[in-house]
Amino acid sequence: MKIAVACDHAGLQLKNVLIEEMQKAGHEVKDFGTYTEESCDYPDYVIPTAKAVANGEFDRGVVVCGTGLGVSMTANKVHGIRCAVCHDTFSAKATRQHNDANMLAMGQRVVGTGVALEVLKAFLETDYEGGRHQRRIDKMMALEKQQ
Ligand SMILES: O=C(CO)[C@H](O)[C@H](O)[C@H](O)COP(=O)(O)O
Repeated sequence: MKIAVACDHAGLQLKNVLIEEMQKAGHEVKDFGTYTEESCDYPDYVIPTAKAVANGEFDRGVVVCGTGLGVSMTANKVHGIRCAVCHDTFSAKATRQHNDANMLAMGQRVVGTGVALEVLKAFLETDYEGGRHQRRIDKMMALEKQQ
């Protein structure tokens, strides 16, 4: 898969571990930054990442900050994005199966590397189930046209 990634200063170390793992698994990864631990503003990196996923340039996006919250809120402002904060594998699987999430957010200050890698694997390897879930996603995404 083609995967777009980004982080802020508080997610840099975990992002780098996730990138290495995705590359090892054969994915093509583009890192949209940030590249240092100097304090920065996550929207500057997450907005271009989410836009690149929404326009189809990338299959999935993975974003990391201290908690996963700021980066997910930002990504979800971009039309076409369904970004889920997941710190457990059950949620990571469910958000793929039920929500067809196209972006994953995690928090380096919340989750350890071992769990984060399992969450990433679940997110990347789980397929969307369709069926009844599509009706719900259609209703969710229709909001983007109304507002
Ligand atoms: O947006 C966040 C909070 O939900 C992220 O965790 C940020 O990484 C965090 O706010 C950064 O905080 P800092 O005090 O500027 O390092």
